Amino acid sequence: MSVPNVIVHRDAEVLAQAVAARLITRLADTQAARGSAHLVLTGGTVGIATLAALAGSKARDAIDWRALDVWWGDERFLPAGNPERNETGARAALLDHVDLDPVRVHAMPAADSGLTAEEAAEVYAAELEKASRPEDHGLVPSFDVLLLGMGPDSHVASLFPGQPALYEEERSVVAVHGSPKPPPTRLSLTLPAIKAAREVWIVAAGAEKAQAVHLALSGAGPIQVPAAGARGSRRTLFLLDRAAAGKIPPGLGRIASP
Ligand SMILES: O=C(O)[C@H](O)[C@@H](O)[C@H](O)[C@H](O)COP(=O)(O)O
Repeated sequence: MSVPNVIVHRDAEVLAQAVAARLITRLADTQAARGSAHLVLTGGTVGIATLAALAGSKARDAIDWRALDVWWGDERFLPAGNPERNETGARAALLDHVDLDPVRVHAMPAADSGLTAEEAAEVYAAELEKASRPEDHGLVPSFDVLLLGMGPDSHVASLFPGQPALYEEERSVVAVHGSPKPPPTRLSLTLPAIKAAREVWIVAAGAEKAQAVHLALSGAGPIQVPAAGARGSRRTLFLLDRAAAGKIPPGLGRIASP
């Protein structure tokens, strides 16, 4: 499990642009090396702002969109097309504006699919397993970049402090009920699935996230501080604006923007 690196940007706008630029470089390099890439998206305002910045970048087509597999780290269990679904936000911000192979866009099942949330979690877990290769040694592909937003309570994906989903050690996807962040029913990758990613990037902006960032970087346990358990196998980045970095120990963050 990788030790986190912290990179601090001036504000939320620069953060979104910088994460988009970082994504372009990372995905293009990965595709140059291996011919394809797996990217996991997150919901939330910072996650979607990053996708919008990527859509607006003149360099975006350095990514071979036809050779990109897009997954989600979590989803609100709502009917297809509902504006609150993470997929809906991602399509509006980016996915509907680039030439992706539709077969390689792996949305989590919607609430009007005829599946219960538990069945939907099983369906998505099966899709992940089908995409994993022998060299991945597990139930999910070795995601090249897994994006995570983070709540003020340090939740990531739909893994909320103290909830049963955090204790899951076998399954890759679970149904979440009683989410403190509406809507109450969600689907989420589990920590084992998140930790299968080569790189985990936690993107957070705003002073309300500063305490969660401090806890996530201070050796706290993942049950009470889920972001503390979100680590990539090769690299973990905390990509923050100055406000969200306001409580990290001095010297830990590298200010990337003047
Ligand atoms: O479905 C969701 O809501 C997200 O996946 C969630 O994990 C989000 O990323 C965080 O709550 C941060 O959201 P903000 O960036 O809007 O604070």
